[in-house]
Amino acid sequence: MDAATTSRLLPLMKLYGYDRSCLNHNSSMLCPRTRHAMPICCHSLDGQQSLDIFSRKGSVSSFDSNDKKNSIHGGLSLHVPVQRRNPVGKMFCSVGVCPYPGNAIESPSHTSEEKIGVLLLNLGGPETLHDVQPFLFNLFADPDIIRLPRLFQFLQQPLAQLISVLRAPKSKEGYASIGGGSPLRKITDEQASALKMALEAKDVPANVYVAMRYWHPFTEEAVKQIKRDKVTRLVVLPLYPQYSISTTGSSIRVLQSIFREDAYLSRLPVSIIQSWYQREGYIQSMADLIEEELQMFSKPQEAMIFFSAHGVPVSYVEDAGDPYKAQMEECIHLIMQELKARGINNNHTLAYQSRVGPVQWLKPYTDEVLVELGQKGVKSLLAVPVSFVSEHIETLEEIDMEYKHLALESGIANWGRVPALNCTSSFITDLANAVIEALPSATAMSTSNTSEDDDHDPFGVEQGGRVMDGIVFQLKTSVTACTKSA
Ligand SMILES: C=CC1=C(C)c2cc3[nH]c(cc4nc(cc5[nH]c(cc1n2)c(C)c5CCC(=O)O)C(CCC(=O)O)=C4C)c(C)c3C=C
Ligand SMILES: [Fe+2]
Repeated sequence: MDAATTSRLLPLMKLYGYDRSCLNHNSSMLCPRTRHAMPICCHSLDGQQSLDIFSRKGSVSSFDSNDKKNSIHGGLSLHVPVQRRNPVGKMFCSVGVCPYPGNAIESPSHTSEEKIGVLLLNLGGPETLHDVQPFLFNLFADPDIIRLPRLFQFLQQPLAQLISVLRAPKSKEGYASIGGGSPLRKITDEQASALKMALEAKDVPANVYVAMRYWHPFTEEAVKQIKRDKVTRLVVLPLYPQYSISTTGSSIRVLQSIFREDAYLSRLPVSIIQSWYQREGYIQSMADLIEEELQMFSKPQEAMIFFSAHGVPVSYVEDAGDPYKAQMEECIHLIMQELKARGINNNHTLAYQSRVGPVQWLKPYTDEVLVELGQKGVKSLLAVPVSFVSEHIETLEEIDMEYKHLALESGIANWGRVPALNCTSSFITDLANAVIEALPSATAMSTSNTSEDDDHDPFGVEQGGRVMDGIVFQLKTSVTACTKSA
């Protein structure tokens, strides 16, 4: 890196907690944990390079939402995604490996007034059996869950009413068997508190908010609180490691529509972390849980590691380009590589669970594979839920009860299940690192003082491009699943 470039970057680096010692002369950063020299860049979905923070042409003021010249169009280099696989999970390093001093978060327009917010996105679940049918209505009324052709969209709500009423008895039975409601709100609140503490421990004081898509606290409630608290910089962190149109995509679409309508929110600098399954901290935390749970078997090396991911309809992947399947497969690959590096060479497989309705879902289906494995003589199996980071109905009821029963019936004698990450401290620490790494890329939806002028959109979704939202996000959004943790 030449002297001119370095001097242009220094104010920016200082602002985000770097000093010269973070750079070596190859424009790389020395990662303290891994001792690898890493390129300084952030990556989005699938390891696609979305933003090289040090290739910004702007300086500190590029984060100033009132400065049009330095908005994303002028100040950031956005790349058409290039597949940059991260086969060992150790090849990328992000801007967040150096400490981020909270009191240093200043910009010319926000000196020492910076109030950081982190918004956790999650699905939500019914808290009582009484909530089940209205929760299901909200879920099926989501055009990212039941995707109707434009011509038939007027049927969305009546259809949601019908399906929710028909589905409610089965769902209620499931929720009744796990104590009468979903544990999701409680666990997500605990994760929010733990994340707040982890950020504080890294000198990044922040408020952490929870926005559920289909039940309380709804996105609107969280956003109201963010406004009340006068947050000046926001990181949006979906609690789904992998991106799907039906989960992260849906939540971000709602958020975007709320922000669009609001003058304050549309000028709030926002970073969206779209997926983070490649992060080393996450991969290691998953590997830790698997390693620990394998020890419960009398012959640990003989247990099949059975990854079970929540499914999506095949059309999401094949017609709408949902990256979910590809990300899931890469995620499993990374976890298995980490296990191999620890000397764990068990057989493994991936299957998809929780299908609903008559359409084709991603295959192979978990229930079918369990039966086949039993027939093939597999005697020990460790189930690993992998698409979600909290215990919920699909771990507690579907895996622990239905699938366990099926597996035992099919001849699999020894059954184990890896717990969800919940508040595992290495995992929460890694989320805190992800937040810190994302802070510098916060940009506002509108760069003008009038809310009508939204010439830049950090949410990156084209108006009217609903079905392809997930894809448009990938191409346009500047934020980032950074793959390295401090
Ligand atoms: C990555 C996680 C999830 C994906 C992908 C997903 C897609 C998806 N889900 C449905 C239908 C239902 N999901 C339900 C509950 C539910 N789903 C997830 C996660 C993903 N869903 C969670 C975390 C929960 C909440 C669990 C809780 O504890 O409350 C339900 C309700 C439960 C039930 O009746 O089975 C339904 C229905 C579809 C149609 C879909 C993709 C299009
Ligand atoms: Fe679901």
